[in-house]
Amino acid sequence: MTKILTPDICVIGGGAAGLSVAAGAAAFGVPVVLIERGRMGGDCLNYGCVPSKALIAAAKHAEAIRKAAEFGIAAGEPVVDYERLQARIRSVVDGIAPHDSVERFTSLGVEVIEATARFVDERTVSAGDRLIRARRFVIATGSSPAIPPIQGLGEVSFLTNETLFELKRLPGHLAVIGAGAVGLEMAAAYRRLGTQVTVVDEAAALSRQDPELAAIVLDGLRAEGTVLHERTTIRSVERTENGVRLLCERDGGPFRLDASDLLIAAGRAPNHLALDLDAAGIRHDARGIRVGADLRTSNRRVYAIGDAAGGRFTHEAAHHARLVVQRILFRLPAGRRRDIVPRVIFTDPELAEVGLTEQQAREKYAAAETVRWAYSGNDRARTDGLGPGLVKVVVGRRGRIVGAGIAGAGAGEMIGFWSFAIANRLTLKHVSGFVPAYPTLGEIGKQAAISYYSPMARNRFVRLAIRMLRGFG
Ligand SMILES: Cc1cc2nc3c(=O)[nH]c(=O)nc-3n(C[C@H](O)[C@H](O)[C@H](O)COP(=O)(O)OP(=O)(O)OC[C@H]3O[C@@H](n4cnc5c(N)ncnc54)[C@H](O)[C@@H]3O)c2cc1C
Ligand SMILES: NC(=O)c1ccc[n+]([C@@H]2O[C@H](COP(=O)([O-])OP(=O)(O)OC[C@H]3O[C@@H](n4cnc5c(N)ncnc54)[C@H](O)[C@@H]3O)[C@@H](O)[C@H]2O)c1
Repeated sequence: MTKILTPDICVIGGGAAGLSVAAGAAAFGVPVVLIERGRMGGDCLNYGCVPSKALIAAAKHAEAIRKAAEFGIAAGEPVVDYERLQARIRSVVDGIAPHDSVERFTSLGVEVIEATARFVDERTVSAGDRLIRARRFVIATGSSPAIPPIQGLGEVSFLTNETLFELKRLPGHLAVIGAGAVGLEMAAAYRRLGTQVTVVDEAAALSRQDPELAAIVLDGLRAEGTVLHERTTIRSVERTENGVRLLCERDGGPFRLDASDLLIAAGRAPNHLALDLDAAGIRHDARGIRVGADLRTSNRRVYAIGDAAGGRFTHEAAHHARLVVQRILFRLPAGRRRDIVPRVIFTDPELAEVGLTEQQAREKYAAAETVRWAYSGNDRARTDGLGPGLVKVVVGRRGRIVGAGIAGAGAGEMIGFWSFAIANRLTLKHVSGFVPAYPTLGEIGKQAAISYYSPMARNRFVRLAIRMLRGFG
């Protein structure tokens, strides 16, 4: 018999976004029902951030062994035990899984339903043998790998982020479709593990990122042997005896690419088709569910957050979740802020950005300026042999920080500082006055900030003022 539940909040999707809402609301004693059709933890834990970063960590060790001789440590070519490497990735995921589990959420007071949810009408959701009539609904159904319409793709076997981490052997030659975040992170990691890697993109690689910073990352990947075919159309794909063949075209010239394995990393498609959104009057399109700045959908009882609402990152999902909890529980005004959400690609060198890029700032503010400082001017980058890197800080009027971008080691760790600066409307004056420890990469940001004020040291009025002040003894 169908059971009817009437919680305050019904969350659909137990990934980063949905779990954050459920845990946040339950902490205040609010009745919450959470519906998840697959694995608790969603993409980030099971098929995304966590396994990919564990793979990247393994690859980093392989590269460190290769580079050890530069530091006077004798070592040879690393030997990859792929089975153990995969076992470690699984154990990292398993180690985090209890935090996202049905058991933990049940202990927090959340009623978890393991089923597929769909709207029945404007205020009712069906899941398994339950009907849920909640005061508010939060859709957090995430996204899945988008499969491009390439001829022949249906006839070959290919990997996506959902299957890559189950691969039982190290690929001999991995072809990757898509030079975005997933494609380049995985390309770089497999290359370091000894796989031959070729990436094909119909556009420029990292086309959304600042070109000057992207060039540093792409040069680094090429230097390690990843082959990149940019602005290349894949006409068709076919199976071969040893794997797969891509028939490509660039500048009107056709070429063939033979590989043992194929990874599709061509963007994401939101998961909202199973929800029957029309039954609830919720507007949506191919890019996802349409929401306002307050993350509310066209149905006033329903919010959409995370990848389902155009988000791209786990921390962005958490940011959405916090706003929605504030809105539903305390009726506080909520407005998502894209300008403070860092965008990091964990290649090596890493690429991290927040706020406006140099070009976006120029289009927006007549007074936009960019200050930059290279890693080569930083002592820690030299002691640690960190290779090329660059910090760029974009400022508006009176030195107000409106964006920052970093290409180089530790970029992902350092970008949080600039997100904080933008969130708190700080200027370069604030940054030039803070004291980073020596020797750390954090000094690079301070140096960039000081360089903004260095023309002042040559200003004749400033020099005159110094001479006058000297007169006071
Ligand atoms: C390979 C890879 C690496 C990544 N690395 C990073 C990274 O390093 N840092 C970062 O910030 N981001 C990273 N991301 C992005 C990040 O994974 C996503 O932004 C994040 O997972 C979005 O969380 P979400 O809760 O919106 O969606 P999801 O994690 O996709 O969760 C949605 C959940 O909803 C469930 N669901 C869907 N439909 C229904 C339904 N009808 N009924 C019930 N349940 C349903 C799904 O089963 C799923 O569990 C990466 C992504 C990929 C693919
Ligand atoms: N470190 C992180 O935070 C991280 C890591 C991985 C993924 N993610 C997120 O996951 C999402 C998915 O990443 P992604 O790399 O799949 O998407 P993406 O949008 O970053 O890149 C997709 C790339 O595929 C290319 N492409 C699309 N169709 C193609 C075709 N037919 N032929 C050739 N190239 C084609 C596009 O031009 C683009 O460069 C993103 O939102 C990303 O932000 C984040």
